[in-house]
Amino acid sequence: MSAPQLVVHRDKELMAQAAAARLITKIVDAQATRGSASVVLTGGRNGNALLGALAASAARDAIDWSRLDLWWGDERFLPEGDPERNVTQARKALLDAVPLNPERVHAMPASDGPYGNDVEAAAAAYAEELATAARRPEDHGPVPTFDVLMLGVGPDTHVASLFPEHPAVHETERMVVGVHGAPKPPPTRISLTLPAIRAAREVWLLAAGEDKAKAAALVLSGAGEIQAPAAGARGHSRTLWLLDAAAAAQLPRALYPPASP
Ligand SMILES: O=C1O[C@H](COP(=O)(O)O)[C@@H](O)[C@H](O)[C@H]1O
Repeated sequence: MSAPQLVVHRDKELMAQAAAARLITKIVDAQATRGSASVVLTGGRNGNALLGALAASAARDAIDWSRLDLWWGDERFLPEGDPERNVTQARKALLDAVPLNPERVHAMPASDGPYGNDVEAAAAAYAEELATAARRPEDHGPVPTFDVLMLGVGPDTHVASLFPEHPAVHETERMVVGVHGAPKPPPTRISLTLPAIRAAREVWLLAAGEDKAKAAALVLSGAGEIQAPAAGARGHSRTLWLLDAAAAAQLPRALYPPASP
């Protein structure tokens, strides 16, 4: 697993634009090298800001949107189209504006979908969908080797729907779990687990805003993954923290990288 690297931007708007530019390049490179790209999206303010910046970028046309698989790190288990669902927000920010292949947009099930209100069945079905996709030469386990997996870091250090000390953060076998009683609404969610997250080539953790400063400092100072789930989110080639100055404000000086634009 790779050690975290940090890039600190001046403010959250610039961070979103720079991260969007970085993502465009990654996708174009993966498509040139392997024919297609796979990206795991995150919900939350920073993830949606990145998608909005990507939508506004002229360089988005460099991506072959028909050769891109999109997955989600977590989902709020609500009815289809609910404005709080991560996929609904992603569609509004970007996905409705680009020519994706709908068969390659792997949204997590909704609470009024084929599995009804059974979040465990919905999680198992998503695990099955991942396993079916993980049959390319570059895949080595029950989930695809994602090119980039993005995670918003919550003020409590949660990533995806893995909350501190919750049962889901202890999971070592299953790739996708149903989450009950999440401290952040809604209480019922679906989440990739840490082993699934660690299958990614690159994991990007997004933290912008002063409410993320304590979380970033705690995780990057060596907290354990049970108390601080973001600490367990590592990519096997790269683990990249993308921060703004406000989120980086409480980092120990030894960790603070040379000034970034
Ligand atoms: O509920 C969620 O929150 C986190 C972080 O959101 P933020 O608004 O504090 O940036 C997000 O990563 C996760 O996908 C989402 O379901």
